[in-house]
Amino acid sequence: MEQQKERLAKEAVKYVEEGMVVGLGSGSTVNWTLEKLAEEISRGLKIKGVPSSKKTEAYARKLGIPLTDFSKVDQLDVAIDGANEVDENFNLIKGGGGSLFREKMVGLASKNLLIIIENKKNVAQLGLPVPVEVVPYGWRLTAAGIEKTGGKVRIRKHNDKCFITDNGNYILDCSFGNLNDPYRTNQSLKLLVGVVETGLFVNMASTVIVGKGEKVETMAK
Ligand SMILES: O=C[C@H](O)[C@H](O)[C@H](O)COP(=O)(O)O
Repeated sequence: MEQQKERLAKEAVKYVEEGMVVGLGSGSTVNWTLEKLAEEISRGLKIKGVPSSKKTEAYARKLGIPLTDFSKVDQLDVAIDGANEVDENFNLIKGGGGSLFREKMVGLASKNLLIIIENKKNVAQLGLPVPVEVVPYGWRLTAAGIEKTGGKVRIRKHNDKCFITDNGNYILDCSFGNLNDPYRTNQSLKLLVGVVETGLFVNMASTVIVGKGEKVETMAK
């Protein structure tokens, strides 16, 4: 599995060119990309990274990847990120690591959102629980609102305590079963007071690289 992630990372860094501002996603697959990027940087590649989580920021700094302040750039050239599930229309479920809000911002700001996944995450229809970042204040009311839209809600825990995102919020993992219309599910969640952002990335990814055994397959919109 790690070898496959490494292969995906090697393929992903081919999209990074001299002078680019690069969105750095989060998660174990992206960590491999950070390592490959650091290798290219040590060979002379000049880029600036915008991290999508505190973990990614710390790892990128450790590897010596130059970073820039998100507020200082208008647009990113490419963002490389992982996902928990990707459907055949390139809709994504993200947020398994709780970084969905910053990942969505970074993805939105990028000309090309490039997703790297193992084949098992490549599905016909999204169906995993959707991570939803909510403000802690009044979260039970927000959860009740989500249940009214048909979701079964579980608050995410870490070491018996509520998991806290980089933005100081909670994550509610919301099961809806198979999503026939991810756009509508996302829209109805976004209307609820207390919802900061959802892990449904609809119509955002432009390139998906899938690891299949010893090969990688690239699909582009
Ligand atoms: O919040 C976490 C992110 O959305 C990750 O990109 C996603 O969970 C995939 O992570 P991994 O590459 O570790 O499976």
